[in-house]
Amino acid sequence: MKQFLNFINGEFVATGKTFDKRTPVDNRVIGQVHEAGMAEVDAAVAAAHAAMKGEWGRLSVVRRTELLHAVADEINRRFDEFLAAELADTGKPHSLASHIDIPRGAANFKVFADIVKNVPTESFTMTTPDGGTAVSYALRTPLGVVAVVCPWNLPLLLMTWKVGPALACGNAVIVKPSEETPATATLLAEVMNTVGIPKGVYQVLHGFGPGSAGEFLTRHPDVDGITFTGETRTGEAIMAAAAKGVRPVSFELGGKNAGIVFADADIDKAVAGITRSAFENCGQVCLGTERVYVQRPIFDTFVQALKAKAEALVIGPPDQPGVGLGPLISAEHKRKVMDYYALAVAEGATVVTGGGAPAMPAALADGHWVQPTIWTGLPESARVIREEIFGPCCHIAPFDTEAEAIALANATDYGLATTVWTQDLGTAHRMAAAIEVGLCWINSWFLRDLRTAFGGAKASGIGREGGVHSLEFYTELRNVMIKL
Ligand SMILES: NC(=O)C1=CN([C@@H]2O[C@H](COP(=O)(O)OP(=O)(O)OC[C@H]3O[C@@H](n4cnc5c(N)ncnc54)[C@H](O)[C@@H]3O)[C@@H](O)[C@H]2O)C=CC1
Ligand SMILES: O=C(O)/C=C/C=C(\O)C(=O)O
Repeated sequence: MKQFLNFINGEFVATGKTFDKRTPVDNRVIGQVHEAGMAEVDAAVAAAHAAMKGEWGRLSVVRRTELLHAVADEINRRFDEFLAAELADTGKPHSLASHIDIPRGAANFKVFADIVKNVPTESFTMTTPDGGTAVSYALRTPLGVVAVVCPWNLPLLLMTWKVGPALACGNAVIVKPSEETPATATLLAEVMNTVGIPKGVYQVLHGFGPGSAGEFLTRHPDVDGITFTGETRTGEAIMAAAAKGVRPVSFELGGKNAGIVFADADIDKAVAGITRSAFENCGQVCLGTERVYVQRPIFDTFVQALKAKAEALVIGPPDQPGVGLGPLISAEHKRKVMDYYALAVAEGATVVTGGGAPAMPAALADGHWVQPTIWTGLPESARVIREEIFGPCCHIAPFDTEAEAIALANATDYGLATTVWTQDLGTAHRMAAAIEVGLCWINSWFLRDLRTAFGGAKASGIGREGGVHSLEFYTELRNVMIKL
């Protein structure tokens, strides 16, 4: 049986306490995960500080960024192993993980290495009160030991999205992968040793949140900052932990994102786009669209077209040809999504398609499969429209005017992303300015340029990462003033 060990100070470390890792495809146990306790957290934090004071802290930016390029190259060299590990942990389609998760996992190291090497800091010259001159400039120093707490939906991609810039800026990281997806963070530890990243710079602690590695790590007084992607309520708990010692946090949290389709949109492109934004990764993407608003003249046509797309999705395991929809991550998450499917009916929804679990072959019957689901007819007050479900489902409602679409999109506590479909440039610009989100896609969805700011407004997050914005969190900015 595969053993997922912690990685502390350059060594793989077993603990006396393990839990099962099951694959979502058929619920078989595929590994034992070694849960880190307080002793392992203490050891990792001490090793991280030692690394910062040692060789890693003294490394030139050039050498540090060369090492990060080597990490990316080594991930690419072991691409098939990373892919197999991610597929076993998540059950997502091969086509998705091979095009998005693993390539982005590698790219996150190269992009931020290059950004750190090339971004200047500010400098000013001024006249002093005595008529002399002073020059000031900014220095960026690492934040220190950074806890990286990760979710299970895009495990390698979202973890390296934080580890890449954190290491590029000279920090040491301690990663707490989701208990559901321990594999790729552990595999990355092998890569770190192979390319010669000094011990203590990248460490992995497995376990759960409350009462386990997640809580112990984020409460640890010697952790200098915490970066987290996951549920908004977990963000609240981590923020409370970080308050002690006034430690900075960077959060990318949940969403209840609106997709808006105007009557002038290219309907085929809009339907294809919303098919992706509602159902990709079995709806387990925080950027996904669970509320769709369609302008009334094309409402019926759009609903029928999206229904046809949903029903054409092939549900199955990662390596099945043509598969478009994998399982949900866990039995617990399937229960949550199925509860929402039942709630939608109780709240009075019309089920356009789906609403249940598909019949699967006997070998897959214990997997966490659900049908892609579309509802219409709910009032905006329905819980299914207000709460993040994180499954392959959406509600579609009609709207008449641009002002109404804006009001509907903004009537949520969340503010992560939106996708707007229109061929009118004026409409596109006005919507982009009016919708309260961190990310606004026009005639596209999940189209990413890693140099741009990424994050959520309102209850969807704190701060932005991406490009130079990552440097704002992963470094301290020091101003140096020199009187000449
Ligand atoms: N990106 C997103 O927006 C994501 C949203 N979700 C949503 O969250 C729901 C719950 O999924 P979970 O995996 O349980 O998400 P979660 O937010 O509870 O867990 C994410 C990470 O935080 C850790 N964690 C949990 N509680 C913690 C605490 N008190 N202190 C420190 N670390 C803690 C977990 O062990 C995991 O590594 C899902 O059903 C889904 O709706 C889940 C994953 C990603
Ligand atoms: O960084 C990206 O490109 C993707 C981010 C997606 C999430 O944060 C998510 O689904 O949780």
